[in-house]
Amino acid sequence: MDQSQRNAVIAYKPLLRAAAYVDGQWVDGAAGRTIEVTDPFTGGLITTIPALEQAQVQAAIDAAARAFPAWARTPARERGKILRRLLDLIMAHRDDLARLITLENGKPLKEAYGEVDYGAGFVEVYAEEAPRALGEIIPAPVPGRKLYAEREPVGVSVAITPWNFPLAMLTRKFAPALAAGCTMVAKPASQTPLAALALAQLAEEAGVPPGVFSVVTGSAGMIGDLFTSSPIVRKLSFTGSTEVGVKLMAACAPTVKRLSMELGGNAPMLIFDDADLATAVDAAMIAKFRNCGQSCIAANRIYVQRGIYDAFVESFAQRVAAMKLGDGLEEDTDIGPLIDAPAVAKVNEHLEDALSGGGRLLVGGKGEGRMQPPTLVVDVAPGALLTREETFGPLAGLVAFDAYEDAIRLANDTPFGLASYVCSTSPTTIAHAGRDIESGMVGVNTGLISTPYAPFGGVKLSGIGKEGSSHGLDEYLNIKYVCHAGL
Ligand SMILES: NC(=O)C1=CN([C@@H]2O[C@H](COP(=O)(O)OP(=O)(O)OC[C@H]3O[C@@H](n4cnc5c(N)ncnc54)[C@H](OP(=O)(O)O)[C@@H]3O)[C@@H](O)[C@H]2O)C=CC1
Ligand SMILES: O=C(O)[C@H](O)CS(=O)(=O)O
Repeated sequence: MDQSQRNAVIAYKPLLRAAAYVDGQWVDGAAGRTIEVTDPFTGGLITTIPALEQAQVQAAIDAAARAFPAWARTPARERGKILRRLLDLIMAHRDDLARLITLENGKPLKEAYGEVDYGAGFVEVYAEEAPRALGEIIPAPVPGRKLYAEREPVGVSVAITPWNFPLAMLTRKFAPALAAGCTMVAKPASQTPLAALALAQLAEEAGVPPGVFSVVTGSAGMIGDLFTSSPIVRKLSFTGSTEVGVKLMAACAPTVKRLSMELGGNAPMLIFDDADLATAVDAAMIAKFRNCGQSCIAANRIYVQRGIYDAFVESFAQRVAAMKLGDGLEEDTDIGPLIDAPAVAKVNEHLEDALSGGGRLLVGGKGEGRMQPPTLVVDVAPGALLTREETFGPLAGLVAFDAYEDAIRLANDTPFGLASYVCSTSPTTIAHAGRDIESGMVGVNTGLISTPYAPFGGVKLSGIGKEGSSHGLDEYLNIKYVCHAGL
């Protein structure tokens, strides 16, 4: 589409709010400071958002504390009904939310629609889970006593979210927090705040009371310091790099906060000789290129057993070459711009390293600006940079392996353990690999494992805690044991 057509598509943005949301009010920065939000495809300005001052962020935390008692005492079914109303509002605004996500993140519109549905799924799950924070009656060990355990909301929570799924990574925290009876102050990534601010507007419309949910924007360091040091904040949930996650964990230690950490990954994909070729290619395409490869569960390294290697290379190369790089707003775009030029530079670094180590470039190549073509390198050396660090882009590197034991050794040779993928038709291979691979999640004969109905999360340096499913509610609940004697 030409610029005028593109401008017409993005002109209608009813949910675009160029303000932060604090204690039920839309506010500017007290000192008038702002942050630019740009369109990764054109580099042009979409809007500016406030850079809040410290006192404004503190006001959001204080408002969350004031709102907590009444929100915690709100019947869980009522909290669930409010989340259900929010779900209906999200789906009623599906088109506008998807356009906002593509505009600020760059991902193809069809993936942005997928993210809206995925993000809405967390609101649906926790609308249902809200009244299921059940307790227990414990048989008393001695006469005259009644023992019971009940699950209570942790209190004031904060969330810090990344740019790669600007809506879903927030609803994955916001929905269980509010369902459990917690209040929440969220800080979205500065590059992609608009979906979070749109969520705040819809939450307000759905009846979430002032102070229960605020969205603050501004200096990550200042906001992070306030979030981690405040004794009022009892829970911090973070999705982002392990480097930042470790800093946040350490900063939370003095106030002993509850923590949920969804951090970096380095997912291996193991394709065995007995895999169904079409299934393996489909799985690799999704696991590698979903979200333009900007996902912590992306197949960061693809290990292919020698018996199927040549057939897989031929079929996979055809599929990669058929992908379209372009404007995320174009319906037939498969790979949009990456979030920024440094992201492309990182992909180029991994590409050059793979080639210098003996890899062969079959599709794509070096990217420029924010545009990185879908790229395939084969015969990559086992120790290449792309097998050790998150590429976070549309670069697929294939490494050949011989025996099952070699595949498991290579897969586990990383300090990370978020997701992994196994393609095989052997029940024994699948069972053994599912047991032997050190990761929080395993995809078998699929590259798409993300769903709000299952526990998402990693081990080792990939984090702690689970998001999604009933397990995600426990992250925002404490268990209180009551021993009632003299009966
Ligand atoms: N697990 C995941 O889903 C994701 C992992 N990543 C990993 O992180 C790498 C870099 O991406 P990036 O977005 O920079 O990830 P970061 O971890 O740097 O940022 C994620 C979030 O943390 C905030 N943040 C950054 N530094 C601090 C701090 N000191 N205190 C409080 N909050 C902070 C950011 O705010 P701000 O935007 O204002 O800087 C953003 O909201 C990627 O290459 C990838 O490896 C990235 C995104 C998602
Ligand atoms: O599918 C998801 O939930 C995303 O991949 C999450 S993340 O790990 O990329 O942030």
